Amino acid sequence: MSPIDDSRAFAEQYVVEPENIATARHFSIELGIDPVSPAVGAQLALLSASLRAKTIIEIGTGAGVSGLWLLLGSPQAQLTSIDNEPDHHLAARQMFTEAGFGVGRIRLISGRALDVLPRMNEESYDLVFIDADAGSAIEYVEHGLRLVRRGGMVVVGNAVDHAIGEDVSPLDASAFRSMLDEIGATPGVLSVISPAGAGLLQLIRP
Ligand SMILES: C[S@@+](CC[C@H](N)C(=O)[O-])C[C@H]1O[C@@H](n2cnc3c(N)ncnc32)[C@H](O)[C@@H]1O
Repeated sequence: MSPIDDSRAFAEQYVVEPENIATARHFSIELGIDPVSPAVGAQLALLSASLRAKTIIEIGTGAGVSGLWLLLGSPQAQLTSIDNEPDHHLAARQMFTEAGFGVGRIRLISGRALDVLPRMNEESYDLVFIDADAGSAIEYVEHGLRLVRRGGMVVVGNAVDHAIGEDVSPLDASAFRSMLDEIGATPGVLSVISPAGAGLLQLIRP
């Protein structure tokens, strides 16, 4: 293994995943879902805690692993999570309920994210986390920037994979890299790609 692989493996092993999240991870894998890694989850918790997030949107609920990590960081937050697979939402609902997060705190919206997002209120959220179909990542970032308040954060899972074309076509990868260049060159926008998981892009709306 290279030193980079070693450091990634160490960062993943460093995380002690709470039991309820480990259970959600188990369910995810049974359903064929690829949940965020423990290191990504722990970073999501840290980000939502540092923002003291009260309103969070997640694109790609899965069976609730990333949602539970986000809520671990901000247990007071309301989470709105979108997924187009009803089976995933059934499993996620069970995981959220067992973790003590009832219907009033978790809004699960079933449907294609690109159909749902235009109906959501602008500048109303503290944090938008994107972890769904890679080919729509750019449109999700555009929606994310519209939906977060000033000082709010947009976070994109698997960003390095999107940029190098690991999970998208070469054309989409090139468009994603252009978007990263544009973000990097926009005055006032703070952004970083942490190496957690397959790269976690984090940016703050000025
Ligand atoms: C990688 S999984 C999400 C894992 C989840 N974030 C976690 O860590 O547990 C991607 C999810 O996005 C959903 N998805 C894929 N395409 C979608 C779309 N166009 N609209 C809404 N959800 C979509 C899938 O059903 C799947 O549950």
